Amino acid sequence: MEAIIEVKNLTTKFGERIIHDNISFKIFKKDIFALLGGSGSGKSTLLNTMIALNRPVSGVVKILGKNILELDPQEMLSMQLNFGVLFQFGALFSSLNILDNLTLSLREYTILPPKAIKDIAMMWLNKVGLKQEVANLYPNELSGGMIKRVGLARALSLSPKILFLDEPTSGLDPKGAREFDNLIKELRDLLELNIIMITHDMDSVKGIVDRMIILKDKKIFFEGSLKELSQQSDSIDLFLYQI
Ligand SMILES: Nc1ncnc2c1ncn2[C@@H]1O[C@H](COP(=O)(O)OP(=O)(O)OP(=O)(O)O)[C@@H](O)[C@H]1O
Repeated sequence: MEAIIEVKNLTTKFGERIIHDNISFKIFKKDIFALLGGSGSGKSTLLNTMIALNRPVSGVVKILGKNILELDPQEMLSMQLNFGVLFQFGALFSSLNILDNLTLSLREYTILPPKAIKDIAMMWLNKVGLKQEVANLYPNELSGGMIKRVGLARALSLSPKILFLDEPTSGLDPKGAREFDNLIKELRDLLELNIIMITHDMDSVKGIVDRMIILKDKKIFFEGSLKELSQQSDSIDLFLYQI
């Protein structure tokens, strides 16, 4: 199996405080991969390290065959264009309507004419299951589930190869959460995306996650599939809800 991301001997620190102590793991092509662990176990720090927003003390973070810690600024920019990120609260600009939120990156990073940019934004709106009328609304006129979908459309706007999702189902009711899970899976299948997500939602883990790591005490406590985890733990539910 081909690894799309390979983290080797990674150590991260804030000041003198070690967050990850020499951890290694692999994310394989097209897997929906979850970063799990209790509060403060270092999930966000790890995600930020993978998207180069946090610099580790040592180690290798190989993404699409390149160690991102060795890239010059221009190479890093090209690498980051392969990433789409959905932040936990959608991170939309409240003063811009949905269309302008969706076209922001396209206007900044492409030289496409305005009509093509609008068409691409509308295509993504459609792909995440929202009606075209939503384009003219402002973020405060949308439900939590709609904001997540717009955030997802924005993360996809530059056609990334790798999608990072921070707590994609948090704040959604159970029905909305399962609908969002289904959307993530559909998009993975349709677009052959690689998806890495932080989650506390065990129904998502059971429903759509292929492989995962569980962070604990600065180390990787478990790496593998849910099936492999269940072979190690008798009461998997109890175990997962305790992390
Ligand atoms: N910028 C920072 N400066 C100093 N310490 C930080 C910084 N960011 C995170 N930390 C600390 O690093 C540790 C790991 O934080 P992180 O946010 O990565 O954990 P997490 O697993 O994502 O937690 P949660 O599930 O609560 O969001 C925490 O103890 C946190 O206080």
